Amino acid sequence: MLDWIQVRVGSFQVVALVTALVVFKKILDRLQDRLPFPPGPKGIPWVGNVLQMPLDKQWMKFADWAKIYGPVVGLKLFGKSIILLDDYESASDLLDSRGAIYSSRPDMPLANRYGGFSHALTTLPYGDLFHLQRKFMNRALNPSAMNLWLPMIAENARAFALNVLESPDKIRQFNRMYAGSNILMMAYGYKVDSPDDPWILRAHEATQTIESLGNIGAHPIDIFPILGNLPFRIWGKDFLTNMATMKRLLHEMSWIPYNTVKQQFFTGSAPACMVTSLLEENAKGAEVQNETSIIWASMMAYGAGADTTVAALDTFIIAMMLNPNVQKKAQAEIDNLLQGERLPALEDRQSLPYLEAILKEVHRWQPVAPLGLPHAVIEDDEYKGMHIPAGSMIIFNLWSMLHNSKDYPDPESFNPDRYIREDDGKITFRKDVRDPEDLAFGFGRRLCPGRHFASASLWLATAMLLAVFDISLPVDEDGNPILPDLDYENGIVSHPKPYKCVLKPRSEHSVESLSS
Ligand code: HEM
Repeated sequence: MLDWIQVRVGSFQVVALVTALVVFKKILDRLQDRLPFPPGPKGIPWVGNVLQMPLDKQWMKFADWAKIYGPVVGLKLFGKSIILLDDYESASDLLDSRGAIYSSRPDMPLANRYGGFSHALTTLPYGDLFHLQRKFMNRALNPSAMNLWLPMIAENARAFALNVLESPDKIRQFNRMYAGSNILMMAYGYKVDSPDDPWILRAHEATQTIESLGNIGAHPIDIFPILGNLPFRIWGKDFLTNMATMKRLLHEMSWIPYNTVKQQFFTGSAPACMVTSLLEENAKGAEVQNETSIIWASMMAYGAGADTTVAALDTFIIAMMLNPNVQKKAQAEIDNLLQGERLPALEDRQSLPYLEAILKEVHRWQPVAPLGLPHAVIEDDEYKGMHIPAGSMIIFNLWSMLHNSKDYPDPESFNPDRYIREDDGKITFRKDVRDPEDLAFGFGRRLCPGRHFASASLWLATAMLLAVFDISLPVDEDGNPILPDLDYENGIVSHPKPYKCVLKPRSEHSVESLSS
């Protein structure tokens, strides 16, 4: 009897507890529902902010909105939520600290379902495939794995400077060749001998085709996926052609290099590279496990890594033309260390802090990816009294974070000195100025896996250029300097418009060291 009563009381308690929990959860949900969506420009019913979305230099408009509504701005596009993060604090709070729920990517049906991107790491949602490809990337690009690639990058930097010496007016092509050679060698052991290499040209064409499709994620098909069922010709002939070209190029970029290495692997002649080591781990007899992920992880190293490095190096050259004093100070630092006896090597990096400050300023002054890549949040969340709905697209405005005058006074000027203190000629880095490299490569679990590779490639090329050349502005027939256009192109990766520059060897000795 007593037992029965105890069971009854026990069950009653369990039922009461469960009921209380359900009610509590409902109250919490209600409260969360009642939390306001982040403030933002008032849209129109159903359509939301569609008509206010800027088509050009979105980062500028987003920064203007943040000045009005605060660092976390909410937008709606036909009911879809977009959250703009305008300061480092909110980006780091959400994307770093709450990375477990803020590390997905928005669904982009146009690129993923119809454009051939479905296995690309850059667009993969948070999940098993994402983890697998990140693991593949990190294995090839982590700081200690970098030791494998550094001699090759150093050799390519020297070849880059030699090419520029012979044809200085082709520096932009050689820049593309340099960035591409480094990554193709790392990923596939493929050696590039000319700026017209078919692998380089194909990748360049693919990038341009992708950019020509406009803001990825903002096409009507991305907003109403059902529209993808309509015949594609309704979007125009150019769209049709670009989509077909993009799909073809992506397929070629991923399969041709991979198949070349795979064949070499099975005949015992594969070069040491990312794909070879992934094949070593994943080949079981003639079968290759996780083959699609191997193909896409290696391809995305090129897809995401080449164009970004090119843009940063172009910005460096432009900054040096426009700021001769900065250039002279960096050259003096190099000359002081090397005494004209040899060319710079990566071992010198610690000893050249001013060059380091220049690279920080390159990342800040004209950020390569002004809006990074959008993340997506997979659960409802609450931040500083605001409700962030599950599925929201999260855009972090790197341009704005790197151009705010509180952190970086006079943000439009190129000023590496902002990061350093100088005492008796000894340079130390200021701890009170945020390092742009902490932002420029993104956040949390989607942080750029190629950042160490990019950093080494940029350092070696810039040190080499400064050691060997004086970089200056070209002049017109009347002797007036021809200034580069600082109105950068629109795009996920923002490039400067075509520019001209003059590169003159600084001394016979540096030219000799380059050729020897
Ligand atoms: C100056 C050079 C570079 C810059 C400024 C840069 C910047 C970025 C940024 C902002 C992101 C987005 C991060 C996020 O979503 O939070 C990203 C992602 C990525 N980057 Fe880089 N990157 C550079 C070079 C490279 C290189 C050299 C590689 C490869 C060798 C690379 C591979 C990738 C990949 C695969 C992703 C996608 C990661 C993911 O979705 O999980 N990047 N990068």
